[in-house]
Amino acid sequence: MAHGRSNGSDMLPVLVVHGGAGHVPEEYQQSVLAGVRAAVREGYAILQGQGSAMDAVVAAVTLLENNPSFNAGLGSVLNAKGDVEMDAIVMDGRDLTSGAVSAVKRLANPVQLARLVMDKTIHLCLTGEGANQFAREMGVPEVPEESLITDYSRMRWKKNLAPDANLVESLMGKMGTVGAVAVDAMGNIACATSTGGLPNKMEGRVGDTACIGCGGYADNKVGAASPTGHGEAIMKVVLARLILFHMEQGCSTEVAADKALAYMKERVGGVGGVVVVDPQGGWSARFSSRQMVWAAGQQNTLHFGLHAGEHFTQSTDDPN
Ligand SMILES: NC(=O)C[C@H](N)C(=O)O
Repeated sequence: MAHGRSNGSDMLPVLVVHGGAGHVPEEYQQSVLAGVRAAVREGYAILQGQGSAMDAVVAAVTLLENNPSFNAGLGSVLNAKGDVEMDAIVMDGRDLTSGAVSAVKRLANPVQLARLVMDKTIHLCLTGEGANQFAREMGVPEVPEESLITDYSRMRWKKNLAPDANLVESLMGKMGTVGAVAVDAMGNIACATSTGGLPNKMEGRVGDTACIGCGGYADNKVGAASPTGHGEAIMKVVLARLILFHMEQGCSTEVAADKALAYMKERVGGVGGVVVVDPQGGWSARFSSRQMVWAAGQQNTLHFGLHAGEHFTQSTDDPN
C-alpha cells in the first residue's frame, strides 16, 4: 500500500518484499513484520554494496524461507498427504532468463535451486523428483522432511482434512508465499518468489509460483512483479505479466497492480497481492486480500506495512 515516485536515478537501488496475501492472526503480526524488515535489510545491504538485483532478491527470499512465520521453506503448508512440496521462481530482467522448481521436497531453500536451474541448465523449470535429483547433482543438501514442518502447519493440515474445509479460505488464514523484486544501482531488475503453495493441495499440484509470468516476471525494459494469493486464480490471469502489460501501456506500478488485481477479482473471483518495481525505482505493494505484509528499502529508508493503507518508515540502519 505504498509507492515510490520515479523521478531519477537517486531512486535506485530499491528492493520490495512481501510475506503473502491473507489475514495474519494478531499474535503473528509482529513476527511477520519483523521478518519482512529483516529480509529487506539483508537484500538492501547487498544492493548498497553494488551487488546485483538477483543476489538481493535471492538473499531476501532465502531469509524468509528460513523464517517459520511464512509459508515457504520452513513453515510451508502441507499437501493432502501431509508432505511439504514447494514451488519457487527467479527471473533476471536483463535477458528474461528464468529458473523455477515445482513440487520439490526436503529442501531448505527452493529459491536457491530455482537459481541453479536458471544458471546451470538450458531449462526454465524442473519438477518433483527430477528437481530433487538435480539438487543432489548440484550438491544441495537434502534436509529431513520433519525439519520443514511446524506445529502450526501440522495443526492446520489436520483441520483441513475435514470434508467441508475450504482450502482457499484456509490459504488466506495465515501469511503465505514470500517474494521480492529489486532494481540495482546498474538498473538491472530481478524477482524471486517461493511458497509451500495451497494448504492440503493435491500431491503434484503446481501453483503460480513455479510458472513464469504468473508467480513472477522481470524485464529491465518494464519492471518486475512478485504476486501472492490464490495460485489457480493468478495463473488464469497470468498476473505478473498482466501487471507489466499495464505498465507498458503507461500505468504507474500502483495503477498497474490495482487494475490487474481488480481484473483477477472480477473475472475469476481471486484475491491476492503483489510487489512491483519499475526501472526508475518507482515501486508499490498492493493487495486485494485483507492484509499483506510487505517492506521496502530505498534511499536508506525502510518502509513497511500490513493492513490496507498502512505505511510506516524507519532508517535502514535501525536494527529493529
Ligand atoms: N500464499 C500463496 O500466495 C500461495 C501461492 N500463490 C499458491 O497458490 O501456490
